[in-house]
Amino acid sequence: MSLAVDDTILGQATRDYPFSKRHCLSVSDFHRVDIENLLRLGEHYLNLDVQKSPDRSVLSGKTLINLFFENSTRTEKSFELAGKRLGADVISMQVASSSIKKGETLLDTAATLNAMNPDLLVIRHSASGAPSLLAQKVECSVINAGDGMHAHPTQALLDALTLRQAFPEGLDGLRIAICGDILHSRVARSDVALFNMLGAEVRLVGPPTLVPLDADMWGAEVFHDMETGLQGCDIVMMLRLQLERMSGAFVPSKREYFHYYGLDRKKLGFAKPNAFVMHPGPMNRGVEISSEIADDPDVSLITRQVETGVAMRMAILHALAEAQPTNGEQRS
Ligand SMILES: N[C@@H](CC(=O)O)C(=O)O
Ligand SMILES: NC(=O)OP(=O)(O)O
Repeated sequence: MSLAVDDTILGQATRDYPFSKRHCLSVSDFHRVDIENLLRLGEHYLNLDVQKSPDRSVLSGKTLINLFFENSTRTEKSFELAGKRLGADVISMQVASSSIKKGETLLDTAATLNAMNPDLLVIRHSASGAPSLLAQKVECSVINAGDGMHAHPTQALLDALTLRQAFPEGLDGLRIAICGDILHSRVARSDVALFNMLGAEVRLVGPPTLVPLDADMWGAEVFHDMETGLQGCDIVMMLRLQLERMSGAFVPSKREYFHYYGLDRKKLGFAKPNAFVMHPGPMNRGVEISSEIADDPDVSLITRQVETGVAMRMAILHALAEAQPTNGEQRS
C-alpha cells in the first residue's frame, strides 16, 4: 500500500518511492526522500481542518500504545490526539501506576504489551537506545518519543515542518542557531542531523560546559557567545537547561546564565532583522528565554511548533502504518 492521501504531488511522490521504514527511531535511519515524503504528508494534515474533518479510516482497527517513562506534555498528548484523529484505539500507559513500579523490567513490560498486539508503540525513556532495544523485541512499529540525550526524531520532523511553513522555499541555505544546553539535548542532536540533511547551515551556541567536546563533528559550527553565534541567523532555537540530566553545577546561577545566554530583545538583535525564534518546550522563562520574546507573535514560532506537532505525528503514524518494509525490514 502506498500513502494514498491524494492523487496530486504527494500521491505521485509516494507511488514513486513508497515509505518502507518499519520504525521511527532516529532521523539518520531515513533517506532524504523518506523525510520529504513525511514532510509532505505532514503538510497535508496541517492543511486539513483535522478537528472538523479527520480521516478516521487511516488507522481504523489499529492500536497505538503510548509508553512514557519520562514526563511529557506536548509529545504524549499530540501522539494521543494524532492517533485518535486517524481512528486508532489509543492507550496511554501511566508508568507511575503500572507494574513497572512492582519491579517489572522494560523488556518484560514490552513483551506484555506485545502480547496485546498493538500496531504502534510510542516510547520515551531516560536511557539512550531503549526504543531501539524495544524495536528488536516487539512485532509492532516503534516510535522514539525521546531517549536520554540521544534522539527525538519526531521533534526534529515537526521543527522542519514548522520551518517549511515559515520559509516555503525550503531550509536550503537557512542559517539556524541552536542555543543553550546542547550537551543534554536530544532535540539538538536530532535537529542538527535533520537540518543538515535539508541543506541548512547549523550553529551550536552555548557555554563550554554545555556544549559537548565533539559537537563540531556533528555538522555544526560551535560558538560560545551569543553575539557572534547569532550573526546572520534566520532562526534562533533556544533550549532548556535540562537539569534532570545534570549531575553537579553546569552554570554558576540561572540569573548569570540568562545574562549571557538567555534570549532577550537585545540578543535577538544580533540575528537577522526578521529572524524567527523557536523552542521545543517546555520553556523556563527568565532562564533561557524572556517572556517578551516567547510571547511576541511576530517572532515566536513556539505555539506553531506545537500545532505542527499534531499534524506531523499524524503523518508519522500514517506512514508507519502503511509502510511497505523492504528486505531486512520485514514486518512480522
Ligand atoms: N521536550 C524536549 C525538550 C526538553 O525537555 O527540554 C525533550 O523531551 O527533549
Ligand atoms: N518538546 C517536547 O518533547 O515536549 P514534551 O517534553 O512536553 O513532550
